[in-house]
Amino acid sequence: MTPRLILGTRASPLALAQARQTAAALERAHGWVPGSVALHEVRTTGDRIQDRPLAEVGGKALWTKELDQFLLQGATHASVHSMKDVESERPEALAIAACLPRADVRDRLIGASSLDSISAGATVGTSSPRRTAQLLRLRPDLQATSIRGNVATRLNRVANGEVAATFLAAAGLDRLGIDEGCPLEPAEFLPAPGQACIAIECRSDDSATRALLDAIDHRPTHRAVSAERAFARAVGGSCHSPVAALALIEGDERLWLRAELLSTDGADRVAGEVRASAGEEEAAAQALAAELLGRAPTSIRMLFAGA
Ligand SMILES: NCc1[nH]cc(CCC(=O)O)c1CC(=O)O
Repeated sequence: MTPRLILGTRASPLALAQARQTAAALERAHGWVPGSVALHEVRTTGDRIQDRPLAEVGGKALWTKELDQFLLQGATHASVHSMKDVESERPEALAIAACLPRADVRDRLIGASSLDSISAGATVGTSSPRRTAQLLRLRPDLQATSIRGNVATRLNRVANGEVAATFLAAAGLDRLGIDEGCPLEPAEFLPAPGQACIAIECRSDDSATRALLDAIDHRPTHRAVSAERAFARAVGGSCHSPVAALALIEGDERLWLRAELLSTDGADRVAGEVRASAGEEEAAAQALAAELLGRAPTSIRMLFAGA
């Protein structure tokens, strides 16, 4: 059967689960028989480099570059991404055409029932500057050590005692059917911009694919993550910059954006929030970014470029 649509995806178990979910949503929305949407597995730089923290590897687009190449060459119609892993600045030639309904936005703590109950001085595995800073802010006695690898690998590192605990996104665990860990509420542990959102990107000039993807776009999710990404763009961080942002659409359709910036060691933190009506989200996100950078100490401001 000639596929109606070819989706580019990374080949990790989580990426494949997300790509299958996207394919099924498209087949359902368009009344296509199962199998009409094909997957094209792509190995990215981020997948290839497993022995170093990615913040150290540097460079942008570690999870997207190779997927973008297939897309721009016309080998695929669209790429399926974890929105969290997509840089906030994207090439003009590409457009985020759809977001699937957002899953559980929280991080889960694996290996302990709460942050307070981790043994004093213990080592927690995470390679995320955000999670490291948020952890050390609340528990400065702990050690953070970098761990890489897919979800199963990270769970194993806790199970075999290499680290006392780690963090994983609830969304990823749920998509893999893994019922582990204790959720951390956003008020205490604000997630990454775009967390728990599956984003589908295509060529900006491919109006046929854009129309097909529009049918599965979940507008409230798209609106929320766009605001989070506008904030991330405006603060101008890199992969070293501890930044968290979460937007929710409230009952009155207004958007509520919370965000925080931290110093690397979590000793300093600036946090704030803003509400915005439809059409005002981007300006509100930029204003919040300017406000937080304006009152951030040097330890934070030096990690961001948007001041
Ligand atoms: N950085 C890897 C990554 N990218 C997206 C998810 C989880 C799924 C999501 O947030 O949509 C994960 C794993 C994790 O942080 O636990």
